Amino acid sequence: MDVQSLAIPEVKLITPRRFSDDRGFFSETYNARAFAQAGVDCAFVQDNHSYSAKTGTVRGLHYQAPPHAQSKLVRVLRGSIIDVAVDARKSSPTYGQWVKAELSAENGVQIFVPKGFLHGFITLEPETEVAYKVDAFYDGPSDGSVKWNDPDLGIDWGVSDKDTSLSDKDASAPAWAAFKSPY
Ligand SMILES: Cc1cn([C@H]2C[C@H](O)[C@@H](COP(=O)(O)OP(=O)(O)O[C@H]3O[C@H](C)C(=O)[C@H](O)[C@H]3O)O2)c(=O)[nH]c1=O
Repeated sequence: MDVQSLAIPEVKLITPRRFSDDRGFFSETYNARAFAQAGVDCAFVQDNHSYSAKTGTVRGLHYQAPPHAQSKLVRVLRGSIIDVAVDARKSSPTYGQWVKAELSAENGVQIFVPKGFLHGFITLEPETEVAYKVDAFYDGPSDGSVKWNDPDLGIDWGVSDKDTSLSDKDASAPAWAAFKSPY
């Protein structure tokens, strides 16, 4: 299993080993002991799965406020995404900074996004399916969002923000300047 820390080191990329043969491959996509040794030591309580029909579908930037803050372990089952994490921890030296990674069914790369980060992705292909584990249950009232293409954050999504599909919630998400981090 390969583990890399991104420029904000608490955000990690984990690529589990694939055992390939003439049938295809087998991979342990999550193993509590191996992931804990890699620094991902969470008691995950919920699995999520989202399907996005179109290229350019944006989901995010989202967070859940404490005490419902979530760490997330994200992977792509079909298609590909650019996945982004934004440091929203007020005391962090990297507050307001972001990291990104391309996750795909082909590369098998997973991203670990700890509590205290905004999370979002944009799909690079139609019919993209994303599965992720979270270590706190969904709590709608503590769910919040920040504008995905906010100019102050200046996230380089690597794709044009034309022809994107967003939920109404994301299309009207507040600006970073108006965001009061709960972390
Ligand atoms: C997240 C979630 C949502 N829901 C319900 C609430 C809504 O009625 C419906 C769609 O939710 P939403 O539009 O928030 O789904 P996404 O836009 O994919 O949100 C997710 O996108 C980004 C990438 C994230 O990191 C979060 O996990 C999550 O916010 O599912 C649930 O019942 N349980 C849940 O855990």
